[in-house]
Amino acid sequence: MKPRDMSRDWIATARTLSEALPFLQRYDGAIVVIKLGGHAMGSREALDGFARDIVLMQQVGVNPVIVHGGGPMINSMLDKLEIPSRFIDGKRITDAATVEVVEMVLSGQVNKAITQAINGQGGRAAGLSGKDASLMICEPATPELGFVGNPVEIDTSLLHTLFKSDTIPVIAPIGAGRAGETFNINGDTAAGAIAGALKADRLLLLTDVAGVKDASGDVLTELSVEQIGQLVNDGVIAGGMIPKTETALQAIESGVRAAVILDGRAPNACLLELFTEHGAGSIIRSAPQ
Ligand SMILES: Nc1ncnc2c1ncn2[C@@H]1O[C@H](COP(=O)(O)OP(=O)(O)O)[C@@H](O)[C@H]1O
Ligand SMILES: CC(=O)N[C@@H](CCC(=O)OP(=O)(O)O)C(=O)O
Repeated sequence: MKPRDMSRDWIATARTLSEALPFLQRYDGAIVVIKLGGHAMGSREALDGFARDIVLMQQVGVNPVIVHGGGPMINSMLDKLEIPSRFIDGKRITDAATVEVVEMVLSGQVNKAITQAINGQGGRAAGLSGKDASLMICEPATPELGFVGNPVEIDTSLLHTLFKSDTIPVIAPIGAGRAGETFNINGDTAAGAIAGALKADRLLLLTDVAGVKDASGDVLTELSVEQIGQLVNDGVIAGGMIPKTETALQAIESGVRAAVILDGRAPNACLLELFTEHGAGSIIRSAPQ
């Protein structure tokens, strides 16, 4: 029997659920690609909270796809191995020794931690990388970045099979080259490419800031393509935010309806964005909806 605890406002809880109905209907059957950045993963508690939201999302009919990063975890392993690392515009210069470490950390450590956290909340997650079922075939991004790849062929057939069996794909941003190479893909780039190939309804880029900020540090809740170009030119969008905004634009060009950059450390960030009137972070839309 349920305890009749009157110390909480249960009526408000019931109202919140009721108010979510139009959003639940809107996203029934939708594909939502969620990029979980290394900085957004934070604590064990934060990861479990994220996993719970993903399981809830799937329970109400959404097909979530997780693409993760793990930059801080790669940095820490490279430090231990005394391998120095540098970035150009938010992308890691990746030589042969570095790409081995990147694959080990992303596919071995980070991917399995997220998969386990989702399964621990009663979901059914399967960990993959771009190498599985030729999910992401890459070509080198630019020569100065070494083994950094851009996905040029995406095979989403395995993802559709997983959706049919209510399994949540958790994807590490590692790609295969046509000559048998391993490529390090920026997590945002990988998420955008997968969202584009799936023509996802939403791409959520979870990071460690409330959204894209203007020169005075205020979060821009709605961003146009032109505004992004201007902010990058002015140096207001810098570092790791460059691949994120680039990704949002490319995803929209490929047919994703909207991309949102939001704070993954905030409690229930994904639910707030999808299932409430409030929304969260900075949204970049394809066209007025
Ligand atoms: N205009 C901007 N608005 C918000 N964050 C920005 C901006 N320009 C640069 N950044 C930086 O981008 C970071 C997010 O990118 P990154 O560290 O790569 O995140 P993640 O690990 O989540 O992918 C923020 O923590 C912030 O320091
Ligand atoms: C090419 C490139 O930069 N790859 C990234 C892959 C991980 C990543 O994207 O992690 P975050 O999302 O946590 O930043 C890297 O080596 O750090």
